Amino acid sequence: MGDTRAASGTGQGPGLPPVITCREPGSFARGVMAERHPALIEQVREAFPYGPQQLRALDALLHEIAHGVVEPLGHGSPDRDLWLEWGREHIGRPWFDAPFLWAESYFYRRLLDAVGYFGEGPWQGIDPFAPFKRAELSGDTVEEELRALDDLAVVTAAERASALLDASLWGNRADLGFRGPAGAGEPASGTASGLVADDRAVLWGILPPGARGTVAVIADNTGRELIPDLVLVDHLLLHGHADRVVLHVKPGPYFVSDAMTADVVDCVRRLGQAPGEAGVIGGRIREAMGAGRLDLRAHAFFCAPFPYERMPDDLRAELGSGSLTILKGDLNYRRLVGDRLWPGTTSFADLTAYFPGPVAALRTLKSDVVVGLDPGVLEGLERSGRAWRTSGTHALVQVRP
Ligand SMILES: O=P(O)(O)OC[C@@]1(O)O[C@H](CO)[C@@H](O)[C@@H]1O
Repeated sequence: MGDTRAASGTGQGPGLPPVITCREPGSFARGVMAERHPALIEQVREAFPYGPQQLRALDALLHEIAHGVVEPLGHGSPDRDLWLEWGREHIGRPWFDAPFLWAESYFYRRLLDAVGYFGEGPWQGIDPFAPFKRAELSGDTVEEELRALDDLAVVTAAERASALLDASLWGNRADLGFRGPAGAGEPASGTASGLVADDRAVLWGILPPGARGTVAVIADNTGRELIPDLVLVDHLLLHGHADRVVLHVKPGPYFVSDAMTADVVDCVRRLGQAPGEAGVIGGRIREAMGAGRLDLRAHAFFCAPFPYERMPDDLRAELGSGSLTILKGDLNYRRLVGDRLWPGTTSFADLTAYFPGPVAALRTLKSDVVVGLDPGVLEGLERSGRAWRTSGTHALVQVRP
């Protein structure tokens, strides 16, 4: 294990590549902070008939990001002291100077503060992203994707496993906060399949049929991502790749479309109400939940602004006791390897050696961070001149046994 260990913290360290901030003009991170977040505030503002208090707070947040310094949470916030501690180095300074991971996390926490999600009152517990999630779930694309499951009922278990892994992987592209640049929808270049790394053989080696251990799935987005995740989980249970799956979701709204318990409920219901194979799968998932073979967890750490290297002991023990942890999505990847400008060929195994037990990342590339690439693959991608790191056109399956 090289000195890349302990590298994924938020601080700077000797010999470590820089932590990503929003400071760099033209960078992806800056675009998120300067364009995506303000646009999101506008969308949330439009989606709800908020009162003057919420509208004022949203406008103030908009202004603060562009012109002010990072302010603390309101006095009534239950976790105000916690965030004062976590933001010691960033509160009172420009948003653009903070580490990208911290700033994004805190932005979502502040948005919840602005709309009164945790406050006493009528807006308590109202998910500001629910209208977007609901629209996606009832849309034609989900309908078509559910219908396509009928075709998989007739293929071999191994073919089905691989197709479901792909569906779960590329489902990560459907992120409601993600708006790629023009061209993001074109076929991937640089590699034939769009996969920049593909360790699926290692994954299935850890989880052969009949392996019967516990698999943890750290979920990312709801809707078009969570549905294929649940279908994959059903397959793992049905074919004995696992005899129990723990699905980790967020304890509250986060990064627009991140799944929380209410979203799992909606997705399971959506599956269960569908005709054909999707409905059968939905019924099995419900049964598995009832029998404790599919368990839900919503640990507070999943909304904390830290890399997984800082995960608390209870989570570490839980993940360490299973046969594999599958992490979904871009943010989980950034938290897994550290949100730094790593050279693309840095060893994935070294960076994740701290993780308690075998770990797999299934992620479409939607931010600058990527490691574990073969030098030839990296060279080809760089030569393509495309925004392959951030446009969601490429994906990876990386596994550390
Ligand atoms: O974790 P996900 O859902 O795959 O992706 C989340 C994400 O694409 O959204 C951000 C932009 O808002 C990126 O910085 C981030 O990594």
